[in-house]
Amino acid sequence: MTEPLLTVRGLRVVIGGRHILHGVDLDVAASGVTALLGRNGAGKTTTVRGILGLVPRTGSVLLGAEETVRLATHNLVRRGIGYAPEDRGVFASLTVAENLRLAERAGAGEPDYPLVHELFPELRTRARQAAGTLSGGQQQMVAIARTLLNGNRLIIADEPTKGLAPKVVTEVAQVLERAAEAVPVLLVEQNLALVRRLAAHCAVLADGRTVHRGPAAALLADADALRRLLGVGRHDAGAPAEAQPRTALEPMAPRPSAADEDRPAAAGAGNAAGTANKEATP
Ligand SMILES: Nc1ncnc2c1ncn2[C@@H]1O[C@H](COP(=O)(O)OP(=O)(O)OP(=O)(O)O)[C@@H](O)[C@H]1O
Repeated sequence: MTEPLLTVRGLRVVIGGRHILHGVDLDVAASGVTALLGRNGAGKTTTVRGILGLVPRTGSVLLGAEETVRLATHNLVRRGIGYAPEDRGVFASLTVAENLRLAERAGAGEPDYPLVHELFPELRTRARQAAGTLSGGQQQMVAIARTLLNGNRLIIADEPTKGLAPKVVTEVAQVLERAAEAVPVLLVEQNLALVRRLAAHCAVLADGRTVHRGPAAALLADADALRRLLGVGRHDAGAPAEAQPRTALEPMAPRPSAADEDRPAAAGAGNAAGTANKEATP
């Protein structure tokens, strides 16, 4: 990797006296997609929340050359970190246009609607549609588009394919691919097929520590490492979701679930996570 955009070293998080992260090291490349992997509960979301200042943290988080570990979330947002949270944080009762407008940030210059509409023309044609009636993939498009509006330097997407049907996972992959052409992306993901398609670099967490860093393709080709670090074999990485071990990563498209493609977002999506989103998005 050439000079990373984000350099995390020895990131520690303690919540309620419990040590959640014991020293996470992570380099996010200055272009393309860097994947953050790990089994359930490994500390991926907490790492993202630590980077964003949404939980108390120590260690070092360099954005470019600037140390940011003591900055508050709003200052990190101002420095250009966009966040698409796990639940997407889309306001179901508002239109697509209103959801985007909410993400506009004062002082960030003219919102980059030309970029958003160039990447996602559908958001223009669906501008007046209530976001709650969008498919899961389209809602993810809104969530990512919001991070692109304000000229951000980095997008963090937390498990954008979680709970989506296979067809929608493919749509989201395209969304992320397009977004990463414009801005580097840190992608928290359990779907190894998606990681294979999108990510050049990766880091793997286990029990709140980094246990592997390097090129994504090398990890995905290393059956022993996949088994040891993630609990899946190389063949699992291309296997259908039903074939995957329950405790391991989701290697291919996740099973359709309640959050499936045609299901509207929960009314009042602007609750707890939405609030975090409001703090950290765009
Ligand atoms: N606010 C909190 N209070 C107490 N424990 C927490 C809190 N947030 C996270 N944890 C714990 O920290 C560990 C790491 O959680 P985290 O959500 O970061 O993992 P993850 O790798 O993102 O998992 P998943 O893939 O299941 O989303 C888990 O054991 C979780 O229960």
